[in-house]
Amino acid sequence: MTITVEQTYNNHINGVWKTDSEEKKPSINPAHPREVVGYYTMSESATLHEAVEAAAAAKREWRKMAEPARGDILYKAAAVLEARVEEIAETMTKEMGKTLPEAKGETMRGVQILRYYAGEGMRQNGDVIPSTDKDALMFTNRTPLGVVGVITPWNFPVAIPVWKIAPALVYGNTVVFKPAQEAAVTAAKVVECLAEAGLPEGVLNFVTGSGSVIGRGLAEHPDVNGITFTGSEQVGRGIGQAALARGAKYQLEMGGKNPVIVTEDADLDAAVDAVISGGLKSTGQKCTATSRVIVQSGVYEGFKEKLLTKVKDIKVGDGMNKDSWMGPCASEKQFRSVTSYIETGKQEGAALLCGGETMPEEGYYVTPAVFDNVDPDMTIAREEIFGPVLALMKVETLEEAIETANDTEYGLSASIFTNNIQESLSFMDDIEAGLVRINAESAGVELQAPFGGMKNSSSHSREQGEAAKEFFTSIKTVLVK
Ligand SMILES: NC(=O)C1=CN([C@@H]2O[C@H](COP(=O)(O)OP(=O)(O)OC[C@H]3O[C@@H](n4cnc5c(N)ncnc54)[C@H](OP(=O)(O)O)[C@@H]3O)[C@@H](O)[C@H]2O)C=CC1
Ligand SMILES: CCCCCC(=O)O
Repeated sequence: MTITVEQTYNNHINGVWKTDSEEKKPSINPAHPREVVGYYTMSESATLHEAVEAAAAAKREWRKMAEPARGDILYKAAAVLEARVEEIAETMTKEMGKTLPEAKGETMRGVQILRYYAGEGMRQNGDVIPSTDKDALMFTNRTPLGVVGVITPWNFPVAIPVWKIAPALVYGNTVVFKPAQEAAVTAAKVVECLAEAGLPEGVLNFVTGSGSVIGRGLAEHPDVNGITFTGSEQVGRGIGQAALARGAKYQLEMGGKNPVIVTEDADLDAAVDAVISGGLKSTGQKCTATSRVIVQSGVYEGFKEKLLTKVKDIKVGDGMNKDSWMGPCASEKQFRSVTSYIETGKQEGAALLCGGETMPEEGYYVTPAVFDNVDPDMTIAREEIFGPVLALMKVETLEEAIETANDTEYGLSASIFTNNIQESLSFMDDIEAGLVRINAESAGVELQAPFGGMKNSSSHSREQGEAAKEFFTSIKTVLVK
């Protein structure tokens, strides 16, 4: 395997892009599995330790920097990232399959997130609280955690790392960042933008490698004060247990099995468009993606017919091709997982109405699949598939619909389509989800609002917007006499 220097993306530790002798691994294009997008380092534990020590050494000076000055660096990073949107979006599409328009939109979202948190550098971070002692002044002040480990998945390779790293930095933490292997090259380019903006040495460190070595190492490292993770429930639980065992703060955003309820009062065309967008954009690889479609019997057949007509029209292909509406699964591992779930759905008696076809000779493509007659206890109704698979479920009443929607271990996002205000209010009140959407798709969260789930979708903190401050800082209550 001849590795060219320009294709190699190294770790970034203490302000230096490290050239090292550690093993390099190719990141491949899921639309053309013989194409190498770039090579990244399969780092060893010693490298992680070096990165954590650099972050620990930098934390005091970074904490002492004026918060507006920290914000200014994020404004510069936003400008650098914006100047590279086309290049980084293309890298994202080639590395994990998301269509180019989606990749550009996500990269611009990263720019906006950087600007949002840059502005946080000028906003208040405490309150004056009246003391019972008339001669005393009591107020709160926030202080950073110290060194924060950032562990991210492959499905939003710019937005998720940025919505963790930007608040971590502006609130005064130093960072060690470990991206998913399937998105290591895209992640390296995001770090390039932040480094170019002028972060002091050791403030942001970047280490690629396997989750079981680098990710686990971050969760267990005694000098890492906080861990923010987004990924699968299984991995998240392990990280949370490791952090808890040593008293570190942790934040976990995990899986989803997101429902859309379509009532007899729904605009069926709007509901169809939202289910397609929410369930199939990004090849269904969003934690907020629609996977269960719960339809009242009176409109079930009409909705199903409209849905199938549009789903069958979806163009699947290389995300770089402007005619492609949906790209491939992000990796061979994801492709095998999705096709396995489709087989399980058929074996358990659900009716595959369309889709599920593959073109393995070309790439990790799966045509969007729609299952009918799905029972709540079928595997495809209970487990997160993280692919282009929709499960149609029929109910008689709104109460039954909400009960079915809540019948899951997850609670991330949930939508309802109805023009009946009472149904909307009942849904808003009774649905067990962190993201509640009325006449809107289950995906498409906004950066300025709290983001996170209930039940097994989350460790119950919230990311994004002002909510991020709660995780990345600790509150000091100060009394002065
Ligand atoms: N709730 C939310 O906001 C979101 C949730 N997700 C969830 O993420 C999953 C898909 O993303 P995916 O990347 O496959 O998720 P994974 O959980 O497999 O991986 C997420 C990250 O954790 C790392 N990791 C793997 N094993 C360990 C370990 N033992 N200790 C520490 N870190 C580890 C991975 O590294 P490596 O790449 O080396 O394996 C990767 O960087 C889906 O379940 C989806 O629901 C995705 C996006 C958003
Ligand atoms: C981590 C998942 C992000 C979801 C982004 C969206 O729904 O647009």
